[in-house]
Amino acid sequence: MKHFEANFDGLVGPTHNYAGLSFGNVASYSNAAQASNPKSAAKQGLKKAKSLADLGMIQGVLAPQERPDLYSLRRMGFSGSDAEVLNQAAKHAPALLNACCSASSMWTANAATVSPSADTRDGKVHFTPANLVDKLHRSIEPITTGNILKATFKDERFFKHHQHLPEHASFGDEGAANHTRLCNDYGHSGVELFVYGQEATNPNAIKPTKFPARQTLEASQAVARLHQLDDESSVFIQQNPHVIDQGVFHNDVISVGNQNVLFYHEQAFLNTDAKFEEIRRKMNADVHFVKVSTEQVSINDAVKSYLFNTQIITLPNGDMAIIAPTNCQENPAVFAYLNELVTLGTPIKQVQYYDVKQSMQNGGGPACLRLRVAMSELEVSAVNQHTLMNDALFNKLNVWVDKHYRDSLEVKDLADPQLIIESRTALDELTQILKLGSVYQFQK
Ligand SMILES: NCCC[C@H](NC(=O)CCC(=O)O)C(=O)O
Repeated sequence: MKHFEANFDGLVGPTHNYAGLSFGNVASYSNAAQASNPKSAAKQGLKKAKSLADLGMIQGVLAPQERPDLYSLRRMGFSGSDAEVLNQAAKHAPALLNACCSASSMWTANAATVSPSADTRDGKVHFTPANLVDKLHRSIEPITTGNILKATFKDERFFKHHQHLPEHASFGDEGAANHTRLCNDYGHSGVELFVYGQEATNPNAIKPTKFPARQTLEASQAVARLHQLDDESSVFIQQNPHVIDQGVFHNDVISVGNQNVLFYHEQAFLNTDAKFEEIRRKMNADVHFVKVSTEQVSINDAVKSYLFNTQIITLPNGDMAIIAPTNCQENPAVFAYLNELVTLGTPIKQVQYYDVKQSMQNGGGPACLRLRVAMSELEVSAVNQHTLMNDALFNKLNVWVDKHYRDSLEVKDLADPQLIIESRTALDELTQILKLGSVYQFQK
């Protein structure tokens, strides 16, 4: 049977905005309070997703979340009508209002960790939504994320959904952004590489000093247990705390893997040699470790351009391609490196550039925008087919965006009671387009 790696991109929600919510994420902080363009953000994302479908890849979409999140605001003590809740929050606690309005669920690399059936003891595809406890605005995502994943991967014969990990800093979990699967073929059992930023229960363990390490070893280990992975198919490696302190808030800002390739910056990890040896032994096969040195690309250039937040995909002809943001073309050192990379004799043979600047300004590149799910042909046929990208869905979603999205949004607009009405109308229509059923609280 044929096996594929599908990409499920997060649709950008109608409240896409720049509120500077993510301490440790350089782009989020430096673009705080700029006006965003939700319509163009959504269209940039759709274009990337459609282009991958056109390349012959299996491409899906995941619905965004309902924002403003009035339920969270009510839990925080704001009351009255929806308009009153927004108004009171804007007046007395604007930071809480902003946290409840982010479209951050668009970065589906943080939606969940996924283990394909070839790796798991029960032969099912396992999903654990990320609890995202490190950031208030993201910690309100996991329940709806779970609903959307269940509506997209519904068939219990093939898909197993877990509850997100306990909501405590010891279990900080950011999902697939800190997880890469290496394998020879998508259908063969592989090695799942879990990258953590700190060991929460060991006070003597090394960790960053300036910015938070969002992923803990304890969380990664818990996910591996839930997903029924054997020791022989998992490796835990610590991210270098010095790069976290330079703005590498997730591993997917400094390394990315696909099949038997791990593309990484030489400063990405701690204890690199021993851990790579462990990967080689557990893979029992050749692995291409494609290293980028600091001399070739500095950490600063990697963070600015998102060289490693690229998608490495295997095209139907077997060649690998890098899907990069146009920011990589605009950075001379990174562009020179990528031009050279395709001549080096690694499996990576081409680079394609996409403009996802609306997302980049919040620190989310092409890889942040997608959740990978490796599946067999049979498993693909069990996915909710209405979420899979093709000409018809692309056209429908573009029309839907044109109808409901604004082309400019500022932080001061978040208290506009009209925005929640627009957002709910759009999402209600979306659940019909994608045939998701009732996944949002306002629909229950
Ligand atoms: N994988 C990329 C995630 C980017 C995301 N940015 C944000 O949430 C920024 C939101 C804002 O600042 O408005 C984050 O840091 O988790």
